[in-house]
Amino acid sequence: MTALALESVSKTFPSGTVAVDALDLSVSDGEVMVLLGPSGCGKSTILRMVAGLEDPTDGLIRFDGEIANRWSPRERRVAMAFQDFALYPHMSVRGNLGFPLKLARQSPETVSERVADLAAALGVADTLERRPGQLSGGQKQRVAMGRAIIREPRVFLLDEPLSNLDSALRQGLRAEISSLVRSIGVTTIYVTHDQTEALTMADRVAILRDGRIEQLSTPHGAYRAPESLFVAAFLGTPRMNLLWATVYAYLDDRLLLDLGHQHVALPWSDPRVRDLVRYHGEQVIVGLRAEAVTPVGADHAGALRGIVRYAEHLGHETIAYLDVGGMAAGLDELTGTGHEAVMPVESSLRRWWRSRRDGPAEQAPDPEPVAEADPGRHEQQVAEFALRLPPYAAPKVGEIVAMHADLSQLHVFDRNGRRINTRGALSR
Ligand SMILES: Nc1ncnc2c1ncn2[C@@H]1O[C@H](COP(=O)(O)OP(=O)(O)OP(=O)(O)O)[C@@H](O)[C@H]1O
Repeated sequence: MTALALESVSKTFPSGTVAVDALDLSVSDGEVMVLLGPSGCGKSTILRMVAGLEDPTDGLIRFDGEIANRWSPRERRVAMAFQDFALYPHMSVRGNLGFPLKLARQSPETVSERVADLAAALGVADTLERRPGQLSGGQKQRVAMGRAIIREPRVFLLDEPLSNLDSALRQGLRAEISSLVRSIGVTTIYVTHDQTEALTMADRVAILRDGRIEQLSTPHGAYRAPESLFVAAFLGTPRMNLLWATVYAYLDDRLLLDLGHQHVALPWSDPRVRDLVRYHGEQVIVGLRAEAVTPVGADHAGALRGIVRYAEHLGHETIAYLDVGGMAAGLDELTGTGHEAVMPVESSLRRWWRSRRDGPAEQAPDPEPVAEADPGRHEQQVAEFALRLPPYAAPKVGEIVAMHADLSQLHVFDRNGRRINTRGALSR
């Protein structure tokens, strides 16, 4: 059953900023919905409109099917918790937890019983007589969450609750919040710009950009089949390798995605080819996550090759960044409004790559100097292609590495950043 629905909800501030733009979102009873997106994409504004702290300029907000636009925050029965999780410093944990019930004029017996139950569920039963100043950061957070939910809200709203904590505490509390809201079955909207929180906590995640939903799906669905370049680039560490490619369809043979100096070939039997063939001769963007590529021997047929530029040792793995002679396709190059993305411009590094690969004798003449750049047109960068290696692998700078790409994990986007390969191995 739908607990909360936003129907074509917009919010334009008097300054003219469109914070939320015709948003449709419904959250099921007991569901944990995560709103994920970069700063300024409208996450907090959505939460504030649900809470009744901000009026939508347009659209409907429904609780359990009933239009709630005119309901006061109190009538909506939502609980909201923010980053700072402020507690009353002069009150004990018991006082803090019980305060909302006292305000609601519950009997002392009910207050005492509910506080004891909730404190046990939160693992703070032995701190009930302490003041907030005598609690650890994690305990404070749990008490503040408890205070927010003790009145059994219809919807629990959390706005970046972990952003002020160190990473160890964040990890622990992430799991705790997740299990707590599920064990009490409260419908939850959780706002974050942290993709790990979103991927680990959400039943469904709404990925937002400029007040609109780019993708609404399970975390797995968004990671595995991003519908846009924005989602592809936003989810995953290291960031998905995204490169410009030209499509060449050889009708009797196969489809090539030409990266500039090497290509990826899809057999004609691959169902994605049917979507890609109409882009023959055009530029698209291909995406391969680091985990879709594995190092292989130099003579491996069809291997991609890259020159090691640098490596990052992360303890549990090493990420090597390679120059594969392709041009990086990033979000900077996309306006998102239907304009064409800028075309690649040859860089000195790319020339260097070519000379490494072809040898000086075959080196092409330097390209014509690029005319003065158009406004808004930026020189494209040679792609840094991320490859996962075992811990403390020591690839040498300048070494050529051969890689096998698992093409079932290949993503293709058009110049406006929309996914092209909607069928085939990656469709859900
Ligand atoms: N009261 C306001 N008046 C004018 N503009 C506002 C107001 N509140 C928010 N905005 C603007 O609306 C847009 C969305 O803001 P919002 O706070 O919802 O984003 P957010 O995704 O929560 O960002 P963050 O992660 O940084 O908190 C931003 O451009 C912001 O500057």
